Amino acid sequence: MKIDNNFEEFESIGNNHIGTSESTPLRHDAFKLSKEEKIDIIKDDVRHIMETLGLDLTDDSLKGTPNRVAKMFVKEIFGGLDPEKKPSASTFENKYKYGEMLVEKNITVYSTCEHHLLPIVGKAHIAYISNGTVVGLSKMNRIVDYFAKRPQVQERLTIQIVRELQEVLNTKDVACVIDAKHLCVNSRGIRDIESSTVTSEFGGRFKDKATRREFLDYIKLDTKF
Ligand SMILES: Nc1nc2c(ncn2[C@@H]2O[C@H](COP(=O)(O)OP(=O)(O)OP(=O)(O)O)[C@@H](O)[C@H]2O)c(=O)[nH]1
Ligand SMILES: [Zn+2]
Repeated sequence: MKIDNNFEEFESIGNNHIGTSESTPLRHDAFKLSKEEKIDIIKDDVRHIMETLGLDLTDDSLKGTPNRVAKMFVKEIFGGLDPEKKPSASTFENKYKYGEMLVEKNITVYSTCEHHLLPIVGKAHIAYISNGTVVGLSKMNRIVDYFAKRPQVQERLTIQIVRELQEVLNTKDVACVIDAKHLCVNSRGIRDIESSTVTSEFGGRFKDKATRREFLDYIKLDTKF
């Protein structure tokens, strides 16, 4: 059985899947499990990994690790797999008739690479041009955080943020640039500590060269991590 994570609005850009294919039967139907049940199951899985690595689970410092990791997965770093955690973005009428682009820059991104389950750390920069609706500034940071708290690839994260804001603001005129470090590149494998990854999605008027240029000039990618 294949279970998508009920993010049908993102069908065309790839969902965050739970389960993979007909040929990979799931041990659990994730959507029928409570948070506590998930934590119990993951706790056992982490304990098995640690035992297989030869770690002493009676050690004071290690005995709480399976539970800590399980709680961290379910409630923190993968908390964005729970659709109920989706931030409700308060919107307002653009009474001030502000017609220029609004840029929310240097939004901190903490995500997790879905290939290695290692951290992705960086900055997201968002811009939109109001179509009559204005969104609370902090809601943009919250939307970034919600989609970041999943096993991710940076490309999908970038597009999900833009699609969500396009829906909230009822306009195509939304753009997002993310500059982030992948610890799977920086700390293992090729171990290139200097490199970072830049992704972008430009909707509506941000496809125009001048509008895109203005946004990029505001954010001047000198990202400090
Ligand atoms: N496109 C994309 N690739 C990513 C992202 N995060 C990690 N990766 C890459 O996913 C790839 C997985 O490649 P594999 O060859 O299966 O994994 P690996 O053997 O551990 O590869 P190395 O990291 O090169 O050691 C790696 O090249 C990662 O750098 C991402 O957000 N987007
Ligand atoms: Zn990775």
